[in-house]
Amino acid sequence: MTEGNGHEPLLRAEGLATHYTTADGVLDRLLGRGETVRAVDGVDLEIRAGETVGLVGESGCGKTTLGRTLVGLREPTAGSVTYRGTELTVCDRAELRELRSEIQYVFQDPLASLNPQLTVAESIGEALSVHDIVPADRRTERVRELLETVDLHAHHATRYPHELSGGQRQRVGIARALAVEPDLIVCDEPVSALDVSVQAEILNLLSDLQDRFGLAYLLITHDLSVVEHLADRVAVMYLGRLVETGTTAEVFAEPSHPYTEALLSAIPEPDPCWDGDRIVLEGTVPSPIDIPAGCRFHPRCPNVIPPAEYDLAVDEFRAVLSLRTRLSEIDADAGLEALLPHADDRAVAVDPAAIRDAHDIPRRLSDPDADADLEDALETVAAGDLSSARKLLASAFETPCETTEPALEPGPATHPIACHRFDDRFVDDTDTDAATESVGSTDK
Ligand SMILES: Nc1ncnc2c1ncn2[C@@H]1O[C@H](COP(=O)(O)OP(=O)(O)OP(=O)(O)O)[C@@H](O)[C@H]1O
Repeated sequence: MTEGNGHEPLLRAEGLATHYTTADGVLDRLLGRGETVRAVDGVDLEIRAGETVGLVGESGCGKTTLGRTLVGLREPTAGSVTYRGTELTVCDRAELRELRSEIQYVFQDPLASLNPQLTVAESIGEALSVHDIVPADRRTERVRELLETVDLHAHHATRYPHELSGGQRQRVGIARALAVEPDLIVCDEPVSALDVSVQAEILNLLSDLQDRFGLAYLLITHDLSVVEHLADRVAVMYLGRLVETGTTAEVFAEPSHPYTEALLSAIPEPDPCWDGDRIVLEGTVPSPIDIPAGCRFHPRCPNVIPPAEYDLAVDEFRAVLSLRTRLSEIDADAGLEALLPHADDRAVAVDPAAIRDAHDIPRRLSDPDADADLEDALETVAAGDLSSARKLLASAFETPCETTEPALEPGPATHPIACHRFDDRFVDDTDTDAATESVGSTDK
C-alpha cells in the first residue's frame, strides 16, 4: 500500500509472511509432520502517522495474524516490518521492548485480554510499570487520568473485569493501550463483541482519541460500514494477501476487485444511493493450507475470466467452473448423487442434463465447441469415471486466473488491485471494457 502523500510511513511491512504449522508438538515438527498454514502470505502495507487504515476481509483471511505480526506478537516467517525506519525483525530484545511500547494492540474480547485477577487500576498500572512510563509515586494519578481519558470514573479503578460491562471493559483495554503513549494502535475487531448500542460509543471514543493524541490505527474488522466511517485508507485482504488498497473514498466509490465489490454489496444498510445488486459469494474462504493456484480468489470469483478459445459469457463459465470445483471435492466413493446438491434432484438419473441443471449450467452453452467439450466430460461423469472427467474439464475449461497470480498494481480507478481482468495479457480490450462496466454498475 504505497500510494499517498509521500510522507515516510510510521510502519511499513514488506513481503510479510506468517505461517503456522499444524504439527502437534516438537517431535512432529522435527519430523516435518504437519502442514503449513499460510495465514499471511506476502503483504506490503504502510501506515502513516495519525491515519486510520481499515483492514477488511472475511473470517479466516489472515487479518488477526497480520495485525499480531505487525506489533511483534508473532514472529514473521518472511519479510520485514519497519517502524520509524527501524526494522523490527532484526532488533534485539531491549530495542524491541522499547519500540513495542509505541505500537499497542486492542483485542476483540476485552474479557479475555484483561487479567481477571487484577483490578482496573492494577491492569493499567501494570502497563505503566512494564514500560516504566511514569514514576511509581505518580502511577495512581496517571491511572485516574487515563480512566478519565476513556470516559470512565475514578471509582472504576477498584473494580475487577467481571464487574464491568463489555463497553467498560473495552474502555479499560483502550486505557491500557494508551498508558504507554503509543503512536499506533492495532484495533482488532474492537467492537464486534459488544452490544450494538455501545459499539458507536467505542468507535466515537477511538475517533476522539485519534484527534487528541494524533494516533494512527490499523482497524481490523469484517464490518465495512465501520471502515467507511472511520478509515482514511482501506486494505482488502483475501487468503493471506491484499487484493485491493486505496483511500476509503476511492475504494468505496470504485471497488475494482470482485472480492471488494462483493464485500461492499453485503453491507447490511447500504447507502440509499446504492444501486448495485447484492453479490453472494459461493462457499467460504478456502483453507490457507491448500491455497488455490493463480489468483487465490478464482474458485469463488463471479468475474472469473473464461478461456480465450471459447466465446462464453462469464456466468456460463462461472457455472462450469463451480462444477469443476465440486467434482474435485467429492469423494470417489460418495456416489454420483453427491453432484446433485438438492435432495429433490436425487430422484432423477445422474445424467448430463441433471448435472447441468443442478449447477445452473445452461442446457446448451453459447459456444458450440465449449458445449461439446462439456458434454464429453459430463458423459464421462455419468459413466462413473470421475478421474477422467476431472481431467477433461481441467484441460478444456482452464482459466487464465488459475495459471498466474496477479500482482497488486494500479487498476482502472488508479488505486492498486490484484486482478487479471484489467491486464491485457489476459483479456482483450473489449473484455476489459465489459469488466469495467460491470464493476462500475455497482458504484454508489
Ligand atoms: N495458531 C494457529 N495455528 C494454526 N492455524 C492458525 C493459527 N491461528 C490462526 N490460524 C489459521 O490462520 C488463518 C488466518 O487466521 P486469522 O485469525 O489470522 O484470520 P482472520 O481474518 O483474523 O479471521 P477471524 O476474523 O475469524 O479472526 C485461519 O485459517 C486460521 O484457522
